[in-house]
This record gives sequence, C-alpha cells and structure tokens, in this order.
Amino acid sequence: MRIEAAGLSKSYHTTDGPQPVLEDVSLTLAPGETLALTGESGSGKSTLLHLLATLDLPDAGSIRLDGTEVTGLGDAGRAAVRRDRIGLIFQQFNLIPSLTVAGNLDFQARLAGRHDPEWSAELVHRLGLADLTDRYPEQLSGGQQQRVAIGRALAPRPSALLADEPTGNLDERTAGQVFELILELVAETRASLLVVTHSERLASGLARRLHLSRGRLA
Ligand SMILES: Nc1ncnc2c1ncn2[C@@H]1O[C@H](COP(=O)(O)OP(=O)(O)OP(=O)(O)O)[C@@H](O)[C@H]1O
Repeated sequence: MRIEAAGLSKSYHTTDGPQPVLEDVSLTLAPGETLALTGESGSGKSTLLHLLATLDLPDAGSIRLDGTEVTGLGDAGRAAVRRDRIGLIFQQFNLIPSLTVAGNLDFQARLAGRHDPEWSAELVHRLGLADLTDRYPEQLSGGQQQRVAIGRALAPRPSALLADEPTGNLDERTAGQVFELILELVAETRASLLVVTHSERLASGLARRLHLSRGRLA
C-alpha cells in the first residue's frame, strides 16, 4: 500500500485546553517499504499510527491510502478500509478474549473475506503457536499473546502492517527473532510496514527511519 500523509495536525482536548500532539507531519511510505518511527515517550508516535490506521481523524491534513483520501470517509468507510487492507498490532494486543488462538486469527481473516486455512496454519506454525491453538488469550503469557496479535494482523494478508512496539513484551533475544519473522512475512506478502519502536536495534533493521520530536518529524 502507498501511504501519503501531508500536513497532519492533531490536538487532544484536556481540562487545560487543547494540547497539540502532532504539528504539520508529512510522510510517504511506498508499497512494500519498511519504515521505523522512533521518538521519545509522549512525542506522538502512537497518535500518528492511529491516524494512519484510520482509527482517529486529524484536525488538519490529508491521508491518502493507495490514492484514496480517507479523512473524508465516514466511520463505516474508514472501518472498511481497515478491515480490508490494514493489519494492526497494538501495544495492548486487543485479542478477543472469548476466542481461542486459532479463532482470533480466523476471525480477522474472515472479516476481511480472505480466510485461508493453509496460510493461517503456516502463520501459527512459524510463530511457534502450534501447540497453543486451542487456548484462550488469558491462558497465554504476554509474549505468546504478542505472537497471536502478530498472526492475527497478518492472517488476512494486509497491504500494510502498522505495528506499535510489536515486540515490546518479549525478551531481547525473542524480540529479535520475532521481529525477523515479521520482516520475512511482510516481505513475502509484499505489505508495507510501519513500526513504532524504542529499540535502536530493531529500527536499524528497517529500510527507513523517521524520528518524531514533540509532535514534529525531525
Ligand atoms: N486520548 C488522549 N487524550 C489526551 N491526551 C492524550 C490522549 N492520547 C494521547 N495523549 C497525549 O498525547 C501525547 C502523545 O501521546 P502518544 O501516545 O501519541 O505518544 P507516544 O510517542 O506513542 O508515547 P509512548 O512511546 O510513551 O507510547 C502524550 O502527551 C499523551 O499524554
């Protein structure tokens, strides 16, 4: 997917009045390109990721996904773009508690109309979840839940994968391995990848890097 963001601004409304979080942020991500988004805590990385994922709307600016301006779409239109084209990995996983590991992967793929049992089985295997497919999220460790979240995001073969600290809950060695696997899977499916990370090591494994500082790209 080609992601083109131009002049994005966003403020949150607090009791002290509007707090600017992003100011005039522009970026482009070509189809299949990989980009790391770094920046200190509170610099606006998650906010920017949420805007690009169509989960929230900017106060000003434009977001084009494969040429379609998404800021003008209503909630249903943006939800359809997310469902069909975007894979999301959140810091807090957001797995569905009432579904098993296999159920979480299948649910997302079915929503997008692209359920492929062979691909789901391959993801489960490569993410080291083969013995855990019948477990529920609460029966998994944080690292295992994180791997389920990665599998779920990739199950529908999204055109873009947007990930917020996708290996933040793993020890350094496992984080490196899981990150390599994300890169492999993204390359195989030719998805674009944007990763928010605090890790220099992980950021250096991606083709490009952008740094946010107090809501502006440095
Ligand atoms: N819903 C909200 N309402 C008010 N302020 C918010 C809201 N969400 C985020 N903020 C504020 O916006 C700023 C940017 O937050 P954001 O989560 O985008 O930063 P971040 O760079 O992802 O941080 P971290 O690395 O700690 O996850 C912070 O000061 C945060 O307190």
